[in-house]
Amino acid sequence: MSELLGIRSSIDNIDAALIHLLAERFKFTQQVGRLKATHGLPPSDPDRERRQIARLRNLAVDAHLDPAFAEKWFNFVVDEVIQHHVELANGAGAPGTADEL
Ligand SMILES: O=C(O)C(=O)C[C@]1(C(=O)O)C=C[C@@H](O)C=C1
Repeated sequence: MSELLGIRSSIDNIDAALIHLLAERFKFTQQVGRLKATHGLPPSDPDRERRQIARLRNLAVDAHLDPAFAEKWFNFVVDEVIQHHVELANGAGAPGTADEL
């Protein structure tokens, strides 16, 4: 089944790209978390989340991706980000980062 192997190889590349993109995203959200902690801002920003969800749902429709899945993915990631923000505000490093070492 060389066709299956070829397709899986492309899936492997896409999964690797997604991990790198997520790592980059978390680097930036850590910067946001540090700024929020320094300035005493709340960890979550529901207005920003609402705007981003609307934007991502539109992008998903254009890309023929289920918009409900796009929203679920975003909420999953943002829940983790908010957890990191809370830990930074409490003076702890975020889990799984160099801060923890
Ligand atoms: O933009 C912010 O204020 C963030 O903290 C980042 C982020 C996100 O990961 O997109 C996370 C939490 C907020 O509720 C909104 C957005």
